[in-house]
Amino acid sequence: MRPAKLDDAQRQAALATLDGWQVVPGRDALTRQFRFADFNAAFGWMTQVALMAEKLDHHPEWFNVYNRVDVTLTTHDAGGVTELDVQLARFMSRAAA
Ligand SMILES: C[C@H](O)[C@H](O)[C@H]1CNC2=NC(N)=NC(=O)C2=N1
Repeated sequence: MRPAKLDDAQRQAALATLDGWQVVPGRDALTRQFRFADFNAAFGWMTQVALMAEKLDHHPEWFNVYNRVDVTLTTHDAGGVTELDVQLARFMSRAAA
């Protein structure tokens, strides 16, 4: 069962509950930049997220340099942001807090 793309109102409502996340300009996707104390902290967090991503069968686009991880979330199968992206974004924020 594939989740449906959120409409504008649903996406805005979801964003209002997510700390630091924004819509990618010109793309139906969510983004946030995470910063950690060092590479070890960043990669530890990425490992936690990777296990959750496998559990959800939903995977981030991300880019890591040292203590920084730039994340983009979208549901490729749906062509836009779905509840799965909101769920993973919430997990990421909580795990980084
Ligand atoms: C076959 C597998 O279930 C799909 O390719 C999953 C895997 N992970 C995924 N991750 C993301 N972000 N979007 C998807 O549409 C997606 N689809």
